Amino acid sequence: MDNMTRFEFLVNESQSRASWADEATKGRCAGQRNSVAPAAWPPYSGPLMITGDFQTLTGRLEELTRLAGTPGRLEELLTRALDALGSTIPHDLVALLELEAGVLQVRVARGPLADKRVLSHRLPLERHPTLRSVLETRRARVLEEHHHSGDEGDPYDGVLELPHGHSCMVIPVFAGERNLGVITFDSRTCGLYPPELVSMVTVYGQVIGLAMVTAELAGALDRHRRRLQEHNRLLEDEARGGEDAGESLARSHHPEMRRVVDAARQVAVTDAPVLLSGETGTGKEVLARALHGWSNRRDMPFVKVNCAALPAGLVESELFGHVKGAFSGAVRDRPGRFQLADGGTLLLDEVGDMPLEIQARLLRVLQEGTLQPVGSDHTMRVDVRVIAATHVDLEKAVEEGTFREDLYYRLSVFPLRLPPLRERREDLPQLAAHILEGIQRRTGRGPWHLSEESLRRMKAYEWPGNIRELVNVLERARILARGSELDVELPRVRNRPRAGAATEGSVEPPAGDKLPSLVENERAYLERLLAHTEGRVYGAGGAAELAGVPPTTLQSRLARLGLKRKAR
Ligand SMILES: Nc1ncnc2c1ncn2[C@@H]1O[C@H](COP(=O)(O)OP(=O)(O)OP(=O)(O)O)[C@@H](O)[C@H]1O
Repeated sequence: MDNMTRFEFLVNESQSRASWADEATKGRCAGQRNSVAPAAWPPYSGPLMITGDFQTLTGRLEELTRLAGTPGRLEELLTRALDALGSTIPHDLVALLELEAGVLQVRVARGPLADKRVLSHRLPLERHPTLRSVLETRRARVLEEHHHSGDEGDPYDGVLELPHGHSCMVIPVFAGERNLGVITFDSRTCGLYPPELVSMVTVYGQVIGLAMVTAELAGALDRHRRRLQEHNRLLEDEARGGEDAGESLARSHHPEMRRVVDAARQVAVTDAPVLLSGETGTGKEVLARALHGWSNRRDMPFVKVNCAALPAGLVESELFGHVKGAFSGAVRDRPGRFQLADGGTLLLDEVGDMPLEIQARLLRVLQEGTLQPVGSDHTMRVDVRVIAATHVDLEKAVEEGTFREDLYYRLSVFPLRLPPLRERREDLPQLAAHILEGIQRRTGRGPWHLSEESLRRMKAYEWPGNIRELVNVLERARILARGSELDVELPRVRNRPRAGAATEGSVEPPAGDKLPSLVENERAYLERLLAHTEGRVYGAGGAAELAGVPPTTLQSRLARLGLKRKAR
């Protein structure tokens, strides 16, 4: 080995700071004459002389750099980093303290003095100005006895009894602008860390800082990747759900449903607008997706917009897009749903809730096939097949003046009405089996089947929330199931009145012989529902779940009827 590259830090009596020790109270540093280390300390076997060669130090640095570039668990990485450092620099304790909100907290500790108390040690920077200055100056330094003797004390006071004059070195850990923490080296031997070594180890702190940032970024990337994977899985499920539901639509045993599906298949291959009507949860969106899948546009986008859930001021921009600067907050050009659906299909869900002035613009787009993004002087051509869906009676809305007649005729070129589930009970077994297969695919659990008793109860039930309610009921049953047989529970409050009889949860006609209107019925049902859930709309057992509609739909209906949910 080349002698020029060797170094040697000899720790002898003249260099030692043993004279600082208060022999009467604390004992001296180990390795010195008359050492009186407490009996609890492990036997000390560290060298009094640090010898080595720069090749070894460079090797350590290379090892740390390699670690810094290897994403892995931070704890493991820091442990390996401290071991690599500790194998070069003698110590009784080497610890990495991470800085968080002004407090240094021991994250990893190695060496004979590293015990549980050390691992839970915390040091508020405001009480340790010396440590703070190490971070501020970003230079490693030796802490000498006068640093410990004032109010500040030794960093490990209270958890370790280190002798006066022991060796203590602090290395700042940082990366870029960020101060991440410190590494402390402590040894009960005096004068172990000479200035030459201290100036060399600063760079180790930097490399460990980089390792910490790399691990943090890798962790964030990993979380992001998992979120994306999850999102992808949901999208795939949703897409597959469309195809599968298309299949399940085709398997219906109900004559009216079969007629609807046959007609839908025929119209799918044209570009004619289709108007889907039916109670909430009857599968209008599912049929719209199936229509898209059966059409020649199947490889182009299917885009959905829920007209009831759009904030009033944003409907226009959501549908037709906007240009940069069109309004405050429009920081760049943004395409609307029409542009996103170009070449494909656009589902205008809850079209009956669209504001009148937007209806006029929509009509123009449908007639001319061109649109103008908000704030733009230019018109652009789009090729979009429109499917509209509604659970309200649009003809009545036209009569009441809330829906434009010309738009109604434009949209209802090909109307299809989906029957409610209570009118197609013969489809319950195949629908339930199809939904359960979907849940099995999504969760990797199952298979499940329905008990005889469950099927009997389901066939007797009124299903006010239609297929959405069926999905919720099955989801709940499979969560509670102990084996493969499902026992469904159906809420009593939801049953509809049979002719001439008011059941629990039904809405009784007002006094006199006049029957309540649909709106009166809806209002009474919603008031009762909110009273039942104490105003809670969201979550398990909330009004939206009980009604079998999405919370946003319920919110918009409550707003339309001027009903307020109670503050929680
Ligand atoms: N034929 C079917 N097979 C399996 N699941 C279905 C079927 N039809 C509907 N569903 C499921 O029922 C739920 C409601 O369906 P969808 O959203 O299409 O109803 P909707 O009539 O559009 O409701 P809303 O009027 O509230 O928008 C969804 O979870 C859907 O996957």
